[in-house]
Amino acid sequence: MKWPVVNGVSCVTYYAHDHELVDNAVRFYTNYLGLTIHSETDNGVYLASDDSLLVLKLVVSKEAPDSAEVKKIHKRFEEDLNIVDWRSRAPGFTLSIADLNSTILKLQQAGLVLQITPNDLYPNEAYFIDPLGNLVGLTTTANPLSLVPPVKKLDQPNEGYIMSATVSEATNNNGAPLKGSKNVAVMTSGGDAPGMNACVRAVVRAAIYHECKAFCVMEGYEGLVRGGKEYIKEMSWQDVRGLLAEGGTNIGTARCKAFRERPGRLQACQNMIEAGIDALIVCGGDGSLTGADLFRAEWPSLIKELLDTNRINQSQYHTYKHLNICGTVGSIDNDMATTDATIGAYSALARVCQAIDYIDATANSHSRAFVVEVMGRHCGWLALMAGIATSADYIMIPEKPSSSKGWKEQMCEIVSKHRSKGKRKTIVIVAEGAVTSELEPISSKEVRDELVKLGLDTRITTLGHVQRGGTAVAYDRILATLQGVEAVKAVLECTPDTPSPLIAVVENKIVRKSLVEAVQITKSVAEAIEEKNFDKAMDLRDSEFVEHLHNFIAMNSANHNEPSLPVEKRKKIAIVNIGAPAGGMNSAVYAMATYCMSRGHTPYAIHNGFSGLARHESVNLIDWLLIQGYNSVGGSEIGTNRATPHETDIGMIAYYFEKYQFDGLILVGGFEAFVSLDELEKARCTYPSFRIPMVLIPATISNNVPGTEYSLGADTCLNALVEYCDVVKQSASATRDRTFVIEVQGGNSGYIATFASLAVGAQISYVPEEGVALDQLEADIASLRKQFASEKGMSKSGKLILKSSNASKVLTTQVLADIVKQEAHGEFDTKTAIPGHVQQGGLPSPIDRTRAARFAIRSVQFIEDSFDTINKHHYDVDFPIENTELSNTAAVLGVKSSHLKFTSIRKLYDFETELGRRMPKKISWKFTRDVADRLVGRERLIKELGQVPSLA
Ligand SMILES: Nc1ncnc2c1ncn2[C@@H]1O[C@H](COP(=O)(O)OP(=O)(O)OP(=O)(O)O)[C@@H](O)[C@H]1O
Ligand SMILES: O=P(O)(O)OC[C@H]1O[C@](O)(CO)[C@@H](O)[C@@H]1O
Ligand SMILES: [Mg+2]
Repeated sequence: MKWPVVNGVSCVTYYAHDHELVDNAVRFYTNYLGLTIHSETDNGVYLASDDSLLVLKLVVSKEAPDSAEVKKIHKRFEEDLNIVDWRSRAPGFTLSIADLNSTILKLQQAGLVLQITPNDLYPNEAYFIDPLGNLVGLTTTANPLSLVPPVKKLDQPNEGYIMSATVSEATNNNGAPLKGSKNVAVMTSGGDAPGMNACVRAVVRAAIYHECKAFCVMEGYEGLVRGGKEYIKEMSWQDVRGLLAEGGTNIGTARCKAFRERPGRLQACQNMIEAGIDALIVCGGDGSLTGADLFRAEWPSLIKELLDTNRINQSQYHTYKHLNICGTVGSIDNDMATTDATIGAYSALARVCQAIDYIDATANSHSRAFVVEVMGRHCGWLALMAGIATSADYIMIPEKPSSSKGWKEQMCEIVSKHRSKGKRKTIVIVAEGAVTSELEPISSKEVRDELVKLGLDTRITTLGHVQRGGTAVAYDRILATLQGVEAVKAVLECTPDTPSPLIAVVENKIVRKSLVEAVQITKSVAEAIEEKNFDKAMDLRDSEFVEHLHNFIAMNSANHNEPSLPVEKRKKIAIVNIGAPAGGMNSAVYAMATYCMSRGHTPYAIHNGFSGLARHESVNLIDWLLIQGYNSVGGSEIGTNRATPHETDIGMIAYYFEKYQFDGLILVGGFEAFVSLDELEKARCTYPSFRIPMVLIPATISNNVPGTEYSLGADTCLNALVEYCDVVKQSASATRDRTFVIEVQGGNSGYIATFASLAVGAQISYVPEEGVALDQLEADIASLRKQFASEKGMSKSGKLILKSSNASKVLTTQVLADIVKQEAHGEFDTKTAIPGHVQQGGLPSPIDRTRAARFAIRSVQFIEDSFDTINKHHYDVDFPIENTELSNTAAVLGVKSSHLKFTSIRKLYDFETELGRRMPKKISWKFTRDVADRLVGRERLIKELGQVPSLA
C-alpha cells in the first residue's frame, strides 16, 4: 500500500502527553494503516510508509495531561466532528479506492470512531480520530465510495485493555441517551457452551439497566418457531441471579430443523412480532449465526409475506420493518472467524487439559500410549491448544492434514524418537474432524492401530460431552459478560442503516464486527478445506492460531531433529524465575528449553533465583527428559524467590554469567523480576557479562508489571479465586442472610479483585486504587440492607464483598466485616473468608500454559534478533549507557491489545512506573469496574481509578 503525503506536508507531527499514548498511536498506525516504525528517540517515534517516505512523527510533549495544549486538542476534536468542511482541518493520506475501502473496513472493525463524508461534495473521503485525538482524513480521487455504507459512530477510540468493554450509556447519533426504547430478547443456540448463562445474565441486566424490557427465547430457534409466552419469556433482574456459576445454558438450546426452512423462519418472524420483540441477541456458534444472518437477510420478504397474508397488521408491519439482530459467539469449537475466542472455548480447553493431565498419570505408570479424541467438527483449535498445554507427542487437526499415508509415518517417527529418548508415555490428540489431505476422516481407532504396531500398549479415550460440561472458567464468564453488555448497547444504538453487528473479542478488546462478513469468512474456511486448499484455510484462521501451530511443531522436534540454526548462530541462553510462584512459570521453562533445542541453542536453568546463583552456583543444563511434564505442574520447578541481584551479590552473579558465557537471559516473574532487569541493565557498564540480550516475561498473579496488560499466572489465579468464591457464595446463599468479606491478594493492584468480582457477581469490591472511602462504605451497607430486606430471607440471597488486602490498612478484612455486621443491625450476618495462597492456583490454566509457550518462544527469538546489536559493544571500556538501541536489548515482553510487544526496561522503569507503589502509572482495566458494579446494581461513588487516598 502506498501512502503519499497530501497537502504538501512531508512530516506531520502529533503530540501526546505520555509514552503510553504514543505507543497506542504507533500500534494503531502500524496495525491498521500499514506504516512501519522508521526510528525511535526518547521522546518520539517516526513512522514511515512502505516507500520510506517520512509521514508521521509522534512526540511526547512535556505538557501535563490537563494542560491547555491537550485541552485544545480535545476541543478541536469535538469541533471537528461537527464541522462540514473537514478537509481543510485534517492532515491525511491519499489512497486508491480499493485501499480506501479496505482501510475503512479495518478501522470499523477496530471499533474506531469513524465518519464518512455523507454529502456529494467529497464523496471519496473518510475521517477518523486517531488514538491521540487527532482528526485524520483518508481521501481518494477515484470512484465514489461504494462498498461501505455511512456509519456515524461505532465505538470509542481504542486504547487496548484486557478484555474491556466501553461502558458509556447507549446513545443516539446526537449523543442523547437511549433508554426504555426497546424490548430486547436473548437466546442461546447450537451446542451449549459454558459461559452462555453469563451472557444471558449480562444481556438481561444490561437491558433492564437501560430501562428496556428483557426477554429470553427458550430452547434456541425452536422456541422462536414455537412462540408464545412459554417460549418467549419476560425476565426480571432476579430471574438471572446465580447464573454465573452454572454451566450449560439455563434457557435451553437446540439444533432446530424447522428454522433451516423458510416456513419455520416465517413463523419465527410472526412470533417475534407478536411478542413485541424489537431486538434479538443470539448467542451461538457458526451455524446459529449463519441462521441469524439468513433471518436478517430474509426479514423484509418475511414481514411482507406476513402482511400480505394478513398474519400481521399494517401497524405491526411498520413497527417491525427492520430486524435488529446481533450475534455473540458461544461455542466450544472456537471456529467463528473475526473473533479470537468464542464463549466456552477456554472452558472446554480446561476440561480437555484436566482430562489429559489425569491420563498422563496412568499412561506414565503403565508406560502406555493414549489416543485422546477431542471435539471440534471442523476446527482444530481445541486439539492444537491442548497439544501445547499438555506437551502432547502428536496432534491431528483438520486445517493441517498430512497425506493419507504420510501421517502414519510422521506420527510413528516422532513417537519413536520420543520413546527412544526415554519418555514413558505417549499422548496423541485427535480432533473429531481430523482428516487426511484427501479429506478421508482419521479415526482414533486407526491411530491406535498404528501405535500398537510400534509395540505400544495403547488405549483410546474419547472425551465427548464432558468437554462441554461444568461451570465456565473465569475467562469465559468475563468474556460473556462484557460481550452481553456490549450487545445490548449495540442493539440500542442500531439504526435501520447499521449493518447487523457481531460482538467479537479482538486484541483483548470487545469490539463490534459485521455479522455478514464474519459468516462469510467462516464459510470460506470450510470451503477451503473442502477444496483441499489447506494453506488458504490456515490463512483464514487468525495469525495466533498459525503461530501456535508453528510453535507446537518446533517444540516437538526438540532433541531429535537437526537444529534449524547453523552452528555459529547457536547460543547459550539462561532462564530464571523471580518472585512469587505464578501459573505458567514451568510452561515458560519447558517452551524456552525445547524451542532452544530445536534451534540449536543450549538452554540453562538458574535454580532458586539470583540468590541460588550467587550463593550456590545453582546452574544446570536443561535436560529434555527431566522437563517432560513441566506443563502440568504448578509452582516453579526450578525454584523462585524475591531476591534481586543487588539484594544478593551482583558481583558474584556477574562472575557466574562470565563463567558460563551466557549469551542471553530470560527472567520470568513479577515486580521483583522487573526491578532485577533494571538492575542488570544498569550494571552493564560495570560488568561486561551483562552485555547480553535480556527479556522479562511478566508472571505474577497481581498483574502489576509495567509494560504489559497481562501477566502469566493472573488467569490461573482468577480461576482459583472464582472457584473459591463460588463455594463461599453457595454457602452464603444457602443460609439466605449472609454476606462474606473475601480477602483478595494482588499487592497494590486491584486487577484480580475487579475481574473476580465480575466473574462471580460480587456485590461489592474494594481495590487499592480506590481505597475504602467511608461514604462509599456507608452507601454499600445501605444497599445491602435494602436488598436483604426486599428478599425477606426467602431466596438465595448470599452476597460477596471482595476486598483487596491492600485496599485499606486500617480496615482489615475482619474490621470491615465487623463494621458491616454491626451496621446491618441484625438484618443479615457477615463473615470473613481468606483464600490466601490458594490464589496462586494448583495446576496452571491452559491460558497461562499456552501464553507462556508463546511468550517464551518470542523471547528466544528476541535474544536471537538482539544479539548482534549488543555484542558489538561487549568489550567497550566505556559502555554507551544512554544508547537507545542498546537499552532496547533489555526489555519487557508485554501484551498490549494482545499484540506482543517488547518495551525497553529503561523506558518503562524511568517513565511508566510508580516505583513506590510497585505499579504501572497507567491502569488498563478501569472500565471493567464499572461493568462489574452495574451488573449487580451497585452505585460506585468514586469514578476514577488512581491514587485515591484510603483510610490507611
Ligand atoms: N444455514 C442455516 N440456515 C438456517 N438456520 C441455520 C443454519 N445453520 C444453522 N442454523 C440454525 O442454527 C442451529 C444451530 O446450528 P449448529 O447446529 O450448526 O450449531 P452452532 O450454532 O454452530 O453451534 P456449535 O457448533 O457450537 O454446536 C441449527 O440447528 C439451525 O436451527
Ligand atoms: O452435542 P451434539 O449435538 O452431539 O454435537 C456435538 C458437536 O457439538 C460441538 O461440541 C460444538 O459444535 C462439536 O465440537 C461437536 O461435534
Ligand atoms: Mg458450529
